[in-house]
Amino acid sequence: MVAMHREWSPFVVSAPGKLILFGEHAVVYGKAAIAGSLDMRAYALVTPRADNKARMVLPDIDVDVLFDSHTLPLLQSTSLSHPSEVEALVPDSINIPEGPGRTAVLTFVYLYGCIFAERDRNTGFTICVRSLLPVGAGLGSSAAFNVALSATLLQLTGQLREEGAGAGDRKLINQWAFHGEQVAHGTPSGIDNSVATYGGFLKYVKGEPSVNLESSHALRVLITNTNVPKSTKALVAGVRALRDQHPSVVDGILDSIHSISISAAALFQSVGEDEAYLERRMQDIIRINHGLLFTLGVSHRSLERVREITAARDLASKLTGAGGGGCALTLIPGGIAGDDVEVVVREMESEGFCCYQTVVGGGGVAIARSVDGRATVEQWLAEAIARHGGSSANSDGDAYGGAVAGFATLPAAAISELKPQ
Ligand SMILES: Nc1ncnc2c1ncn2[C@@H]1O[C@H](COP(=O)(O)OP(=O)(O)O)[C@@H](O)[C@H]1O
Ligand SMILES: C[C@@](O)(CCOP(=O)(O)O)CC(=O)O
Ligand SMILES: [Mg+2]
Repeated sequence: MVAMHREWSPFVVSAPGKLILFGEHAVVYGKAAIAGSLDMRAYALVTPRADNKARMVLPDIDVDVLFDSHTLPLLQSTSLSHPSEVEALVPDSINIPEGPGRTAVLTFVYLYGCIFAERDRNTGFTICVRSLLPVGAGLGSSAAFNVALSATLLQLTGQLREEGAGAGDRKLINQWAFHGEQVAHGTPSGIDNSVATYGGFLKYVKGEPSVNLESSHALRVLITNTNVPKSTKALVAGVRALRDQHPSVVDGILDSIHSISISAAALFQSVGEDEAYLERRMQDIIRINHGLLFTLGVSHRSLERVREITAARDLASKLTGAGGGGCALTLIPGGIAGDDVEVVVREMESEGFCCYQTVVGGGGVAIARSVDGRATVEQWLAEAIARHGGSSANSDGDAYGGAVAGFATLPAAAISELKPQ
């Protein structure tokens, strides 16, 4: 049987995770924060289907759902009072999974319903997302997922004007990804989806459009995940309670954090300065920012351990995100030997932490029909499967089912070869 496909070829959408460099918590009170994109990304392989259905495969979180497009609700701005209420609209035929898959399925239903809306629902497709970002560690895995999903749906409905999701399309992608974040978190600040869309370094103030710092400096950092679970909501509430008790004291700290973000923005934008000088100034403000967050009560003994281990080698660290566990960042100066970084990594691992060496400030969302210099996505995939292994067992019956199975089972090392496409 020859499968009939609509006239489009498979493509890959990718979007980065985020790292808050300065300004967490203060950003909740209208102060500036600085965040940058990570070189760890989420990648969506999107392939046509002949049966006009919509399939979402999320191997990292064990989700594989097949939607009959016509049973998905068609959403308008008035359908719900808030995106987080989407659950009631999920078709009865769909089993909503527990855990992280739950949010992903609800987000899909919401974004599909809004973005396809009255458009041609006969565009059958499979989206398979693989991510190099740890889930729920404060590195913006949800935003990378939401940006990749929004860009995919906008591309499929012909709403993107430029090939590859160019500058003119990013505002729209970002807006839908923000709604996706609302499904999961209710009231996100918007910083994560902005970084995942635009990439680079952003200065972010709540309620204002983010400012791309157009920096030519890429920062090398070591991210240490303490693996201590944290609740952003509880930590934000803790700072609020402290501020209620000591308004002028806490406002003074928040103002200092704001000044740090402004200084950081100036450092990122500086031209002609010696890199070593910039790194030293950056290390100063990293240390000060961490100290201020500590005084707000959002550090944790695991995060203090990261700070001690790195301080013993003259490296500066701070918690990133909400704190109370989660991740810390350490600036890796240009002059440091790789072996010295390895020693630090081993020490962190002996504490039960895990580390990611990464570069901050790379590209935002991208859509590619050819990857890694190959003529087509399928060609890259076939070679990657041959090199790294992976299953092409087609349990779907769709012409691209084997390709999807291959992408779903590739080892992370093969996915990381994709880099920002
Ligand atoms: N690899 C992935 N595949 C599919 N969905 C993902 C993936 N990573 C994250 N998500 C989505 O993001 C949610 C986690 O987001 P969140 O709790 O905000 O953590 P984070 O701090 O990593 O953004 C998951 O429940 C899921 O909906
Ligand atoms: C504490 C805060 O500033 C950042 C929280 O970051 P995360 O949830 O750890 O990624 C809260 C916010 O900006 O909404
Ligand atoms: Mg998130």
